Order: sequence, then C-alpha cells, then structure tokens
Amino acid sequence: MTFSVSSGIISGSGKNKAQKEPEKHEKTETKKETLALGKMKVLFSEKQIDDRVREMGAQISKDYANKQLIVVGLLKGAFMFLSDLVKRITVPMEIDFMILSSYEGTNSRGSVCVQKDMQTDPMGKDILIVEDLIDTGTTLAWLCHHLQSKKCKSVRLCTFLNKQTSRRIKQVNIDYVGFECTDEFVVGYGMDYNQQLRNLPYVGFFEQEKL
Ligand SMILES: O=P(O)(O)OC[C@H]1O[C@H](OP(=O)(O)OP(=O)(O)O)[C@H](O)[C@@H]1O
Ligand code: HPA
Repeated sequence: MTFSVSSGIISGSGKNKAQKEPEKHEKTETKKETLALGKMKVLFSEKQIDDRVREMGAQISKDYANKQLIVVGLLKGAFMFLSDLVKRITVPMEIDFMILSSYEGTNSRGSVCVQKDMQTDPMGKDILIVEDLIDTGTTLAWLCHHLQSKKCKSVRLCTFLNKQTSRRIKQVNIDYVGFECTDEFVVGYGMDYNQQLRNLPYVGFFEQEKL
C-alpha cells in the first residue's frame, strides 16, 4: 500500500513509532510526497471485530447488571472501539472520556499526565476503562493507581488489543480483552500512525518488505 501524506504530518513525534526526519525545503510550503509504507496486512477484519465486540458487550452487560456503570474511554485511540462497544451494552451507563499522555525517558516511559480529566465524579461508581491497546502497560497501570485515590466502587479495565510484547514493563490485570495481538505496530480502528489511519474500519500493520 502506498500512502500519500504531507512530509510535515508523517514525520511527527509519536512515541514508539517509526521516525522520519522532515526533509529540508528551501521554501516553507509543505511538500506533498508519497511514502511507501509496505503492504498492509489485515490482522482483524471488520467482521471479526464486530463479532468480538458483540461478545464483549454481552459479557459486560451481564457483569454490570444493577451497577452504576460509567464507561470511560481513553482518547484518541479508543474512540471507535468505545463507540461500537457501548452499542452492544444493554445496561444503563454514563459515558465519559479522558486524555492521558505519557513521556519517554531514556529507558522507560514512566510519567503519565492528564490532559483531559473525566467530567463525572467517579466516587462510589463502577468504572469501566476502555482502551484501544495495551503495550508497555504504563498508561493503564498509572490510571488504576490514580483512580484508587478517587474512592470508586470498582474499577475494571477493558482493552481492544493486548499486545504480546517484551516491552511490557507494568503488569496490569485486564478484565476484558478483545484480542491478543502480536508485537506489530498496528493501525486502524482508532489506532494511528503519526495521527493518520485511525479511520480504517479494520486493524492492520505494514509488512516489512524483504530485501
Ligand atoms: O501501554 P502503553 O505503552 O502505555 O501504550 C498504550 C497507549 O498508547 C497509545 O496511545 P497514544 O499515547 O499513542 O495516544 P492516542 O490514544 O491518542 O493514539 C494507545 O492508544 C494507548 O493509550
Ligand atoms: O501498535 C501501536 N499502534 C498505535 N499506537 C501505538 N502505541 C503503542 N503501540 C501502538
């Protein structure tokens, strides 16, 4: 697949993402270029995703009968999964969002900061955190710890993808997992490559071309 983007966009500073230095241009206007990112391999199709999300929704509906459910989506990555998932949950709920960002140190990504907090007071509520993927575990480990101080009635974690990776540095208990996922840089269904490709309705990765 070739993917046409402006050099300014593709060279963004996303963590754990392939980095590409912007080309230097004499003129300041953004130059359009076509980047060959390799062939897209589909990991999870729309049909597989739909089937699994329905199953997850049914399970969550059972588990949260008679509870005060607040579904909290972590933006941006979880937006598509959350929107599909809540349609399959049949118990009453509130929906809220957070934006967290983590910083890379020389060896680890330890610090997380809240860019946008949830609007609902979580005290006494049953919180279900909805995430697109867990990689190092930093984001969810930090959030669990953070919510412990908020006197929630319960906190459970739901992730669409659980990456099988040696980069996992924080062990977190995940209550609901959509799919176990190989250690590829995945895109689509909310997940990005330098902020692009979130809109793909399936999950894929770019196969490295053999030399
Ligand atoms: O387990 P971790 O190593 O903490 O990584 C997982 C987080 O990283 C990605 O978010 P990102 O910060 O790229 O933001 P995004 O959701 O806006 O894509 C992903 O969406 C998870 O939230
Ligand atoms: O595989 C990934 N895709 C998108 N964003 C990510 N952040 C960590 N891993 C990934």
